[in-house]
Amino acid sequence: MEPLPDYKQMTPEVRDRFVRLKRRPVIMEGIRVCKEFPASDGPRTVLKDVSFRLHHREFLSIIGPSGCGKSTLIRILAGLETATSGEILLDGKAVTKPGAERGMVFQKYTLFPWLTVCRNVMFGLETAGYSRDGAENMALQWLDIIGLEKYADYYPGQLSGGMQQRVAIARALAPQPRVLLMDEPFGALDAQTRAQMQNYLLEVWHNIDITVIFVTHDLDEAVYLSDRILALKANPGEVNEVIEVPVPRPRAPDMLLSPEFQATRRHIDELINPNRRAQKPDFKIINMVGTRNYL
Ligand SMILES: Nc1ncnc2c1ncn2[C@@H]1O[C@H](COP(=O)(O)OP(=O)(O)OP(=O)(O)O)[C@@H](O)[C@H]1O
Repeated sequence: MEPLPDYKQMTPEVRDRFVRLKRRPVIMEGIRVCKEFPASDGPRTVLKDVSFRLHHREFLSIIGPSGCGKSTLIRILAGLETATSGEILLDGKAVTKPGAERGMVFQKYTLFPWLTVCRNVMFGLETAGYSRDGAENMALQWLDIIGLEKYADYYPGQLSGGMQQRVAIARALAPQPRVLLMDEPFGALDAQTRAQMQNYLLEVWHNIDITVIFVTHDLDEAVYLSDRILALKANPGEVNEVIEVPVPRPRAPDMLLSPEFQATRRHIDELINPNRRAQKPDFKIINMVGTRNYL
């Protein structure tokens, strides 16, 4: 097998893309964000000095070991949680509470089960000040964009998980936020639906003026979707590295096998699981029943 290239190697086209990306205005910025939660033995630092810059129409993923503070960070960006110190700026203004400029999609299906699909999408629009008729027209346009116009009068429970997440994306995007914040949005979907949703999200992102921050556990998902990846380390959650993904756009499923994709994936895996290669699995139960005798 050919050795993998250095994950920092990129074609001149991809390098140019990053030069142009970093020239675009900064939409959202984290400046030395810290978060402490109270614990029985005193305050526990979950996030420490997390700084980043998100440029207009960038797709940034946040990845890191379990419990490193990914969800806490995205909740702070959404204004659902406050930072203990540091600052979040959106278009240069401090974020202190939720606002219409930020749409949010969570892992668990968060549609209102008692409202129809159309009324669910209308909800955010009416909250943003649209009249009922205006909200209905806009919601129907969004259902058309996401290919679910035939389901406008269905209730969420009558839709598959993937369809529900498409409605959740439409609901978040309909009020035209500046930034879409997504916390493991495809984490509850089966592998095939998840792959379809990734392509679907890329298509939506490609076609509308939106900047995305995406939390995931899944390394392939992070590399496949992102321009850059903010890799956190745990205890406390600090920035480990910001990785520029060398895979060209537009992305397509066969790119998962490309050397640059695999090199980036392997590098992130090593960042997140530095001891994995040194660890030997400890199968006590197998040893107990003497399975070794049969190997
Ligand atoms: N409200 C809270 N009060 C106290 N501790 C909290 C609170 N919310 C989160 N934590 C703790 O902060 C740490 C980070 O949690 P968080 O959910 O942000 O991590 P994560 O990286 O998203 O985890 P995972 O990958 O497992 O989803 C965890 O140890 C969690 O127990």
